[in-house]
Amino acid sequence: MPFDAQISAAAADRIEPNPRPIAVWLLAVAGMVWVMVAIGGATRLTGSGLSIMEWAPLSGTLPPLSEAEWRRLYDLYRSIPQYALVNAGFGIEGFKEIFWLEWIHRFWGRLIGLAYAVPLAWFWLRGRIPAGLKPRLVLLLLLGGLQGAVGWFMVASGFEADRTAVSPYRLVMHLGLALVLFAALLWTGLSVLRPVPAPAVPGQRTVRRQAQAAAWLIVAAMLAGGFVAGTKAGFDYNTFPLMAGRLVPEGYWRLDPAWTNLTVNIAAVQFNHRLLATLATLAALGAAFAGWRRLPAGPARRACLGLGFAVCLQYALGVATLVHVVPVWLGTLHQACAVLVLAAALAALHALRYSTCGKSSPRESRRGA
Ligand code: HEM
Repeated sequence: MPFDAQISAAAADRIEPNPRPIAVWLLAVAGMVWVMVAIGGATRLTGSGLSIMEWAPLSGTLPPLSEAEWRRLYDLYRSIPQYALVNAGFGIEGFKEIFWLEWIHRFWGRLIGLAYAVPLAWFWLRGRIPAGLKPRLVLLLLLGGLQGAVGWFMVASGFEADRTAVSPYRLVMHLGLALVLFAALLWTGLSVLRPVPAPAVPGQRTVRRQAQAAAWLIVAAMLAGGFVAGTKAGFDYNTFPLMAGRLVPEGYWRLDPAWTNLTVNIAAVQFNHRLLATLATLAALGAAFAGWRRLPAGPARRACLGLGFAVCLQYALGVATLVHVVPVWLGTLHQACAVLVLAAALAALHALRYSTCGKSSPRESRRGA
């Protein structure tokens, strides 16, 4: 039986205890993932990401506690190209400055692991988790572990000869998996809180289709944004709306093979992000307008308006980040606000779920779950 239907059936039989604590736990962990994405942005933008050259999930929990340990880590860092090409001679004090953000990023990741695994074990042992939810929660635990490994896979690419930054492909992989984790935690938490969708009101299907289109465009804009960050494309063409005086920049499709334009050609990478962001914003505004016109006052209507607002805020932050040539605080805010936009899109889609009759059919529950 699908998870939403499982929860409602269990609740009806009075064998399901209050699911609220489980929802609160999942939403709180989603909030921690959000903070993690923001810390990740600051880590990247301050050039801190390559400062710890070891992956030690347990022993790396503590920062260096002696001068000898600081010296050992500094000597390791001095062996990579980033030190020679970017930070040569900045001394152990300079090293300590870039060390701390990377250490906090990893420490926060460990805290998320604990904040997820300990309540999971507690709820599980006390029989509080509905059977239909268990596989999903285990999958989320595995995805969290995988994200740690992908993070290291990304960092390791920055140690290769002649590189001073990580591979853009691996950066997008790491960002994308963080967004998948966030989305799955949020959606599951919302579904625990509100397992049974209400019957559709007139116009709801149309609004939902528009919100779905906006959500897919937002995902595309975010992945394109990952390539802007990964190739440092935000440090070029710092004007808006024109790029070097043109709407479509010169050399947009100059690389061969053609697909590499999408990932390494700075002009195309930045233009594609602008284009997808503009389409996503128009689609979200369309969904917000349709929700406002067609839906009665209530959570679904508010969620649609919230989506329109979040996307406009993100668009403005993107333009500000670009024209100010990516200051750390604006870049970090733009990265964090991307997660707000995703959250708003998911909240709208969740609020717009519907059933064709009073109770949800298994097919709809499956679609909504
Ligand atoms: C729907 C609207 C938008 C969304 C969802 C979005 C999302 C993103 C995401 C997810 C990133 C990557 C962050 C990272 O991995 O570090 C990014 C980077 C970036 N975006 Fe956007 N963006 C939007 C609009 C815009 C607009 C309109 C502009 C400018 C015209 C812009 C300029 C940038 C720049 C310059 C970066 C690179 C910043 C850096 O290096 O940290 N964005 N965006």
